[in-house]
Amino acid sequence: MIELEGLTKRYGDTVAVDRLTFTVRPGVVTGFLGPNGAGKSTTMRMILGLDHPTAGDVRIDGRHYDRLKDPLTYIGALLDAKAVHGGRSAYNHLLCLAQSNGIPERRVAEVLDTVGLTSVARKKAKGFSLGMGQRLGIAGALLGDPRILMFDEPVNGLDPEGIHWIRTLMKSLAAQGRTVFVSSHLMSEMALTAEHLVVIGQGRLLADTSMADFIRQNSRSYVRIRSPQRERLLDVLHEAGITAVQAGGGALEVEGDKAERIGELAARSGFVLHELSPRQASLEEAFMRLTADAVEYHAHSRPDPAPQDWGAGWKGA
Ligand SMILES: Nc1ncnc2c1ncn2[C@@H]1O[C@H](COP(=O)(O)OP(=O)(O)OP(=O)(O)O)[C@@H](O)[C@H]1O
Repeated sequence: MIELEGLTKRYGDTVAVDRLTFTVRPGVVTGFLGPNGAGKSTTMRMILGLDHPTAGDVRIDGRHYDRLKDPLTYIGALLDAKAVHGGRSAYNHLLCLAQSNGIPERRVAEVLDTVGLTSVARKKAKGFSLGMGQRLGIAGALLGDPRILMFDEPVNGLDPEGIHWIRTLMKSLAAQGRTVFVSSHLMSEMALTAEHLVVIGQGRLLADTSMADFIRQNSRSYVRIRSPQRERLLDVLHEAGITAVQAGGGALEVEGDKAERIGELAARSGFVLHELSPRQASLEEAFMRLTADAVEYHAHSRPDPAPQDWGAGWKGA
């Protein structure tokens, strides 16, 4: 478990992390999201004792990082895959880490095998591709068989097979009851990997919730309908107090989670439906809506209006 309480970091006038309070729990993958400059890396560095908080506190299973004996056996982290002595082989890099943390040498071969680097174990890390470097960093995190794992952008530079591998690895680590805390800018990947989300913007906590609730609360859900008896269906929906609007391709759209009700009304009236599909916006859309005001550098076009403004502005495609 990782517990943050009022965690704050200032660099001069910049408040990088602003009174963050949340707990990362074991047994699920927790995604850590925020726009560029939101304070994710600074938060992770403070968790690992690499940066000192200006105020507040962070504990690893109840203790400060610098009070942990052989810290790699409590928490393993990948922060910067390039932070490897390039002149050392993958094997020797991991061996040094193992020896300085009271970890038996046999773990080196085990984790190299887990991350798929056994065949290049004796090669110097400076010749590694970005993806191989990420795998080596992950091997380092796993070395002490820790109960807590933290990864900053772990899929950076990985090909689709590597991304799939990381997803499976993280889920299996969480399924073993470990605490897994991971940041990523790849929303589609995060949506598949994380069950819980912590979202920050400008250093502040914006959300600490399950993935499902996050998407539900920060995006619109609607039902798309197509019927050859569209006009008559519109009348029946109207009589039932359901507002439908015209969408592209001759379809209708109804705001909210009303697919079952619409299906029942259509059946009762004997209407043929060619489509009745509940739709939910993606994690990416939900994230953009929530963090629209917390983005440090905006391009010219802004994301869609916030969910509460959506009804008024929405007239259908
Ligand atoms: N050593 C430092 N000195 C001064 N300012 C810093 C330092 N480290 C981070 N910052 C500032 O703190 C804020 C948070 O940065 P941080 O790197 O933690 O964000 P992030 O969420 O990890 O961003 P990204 O997604 O771009 O990696 C930014 O405004 C950044 O410029």
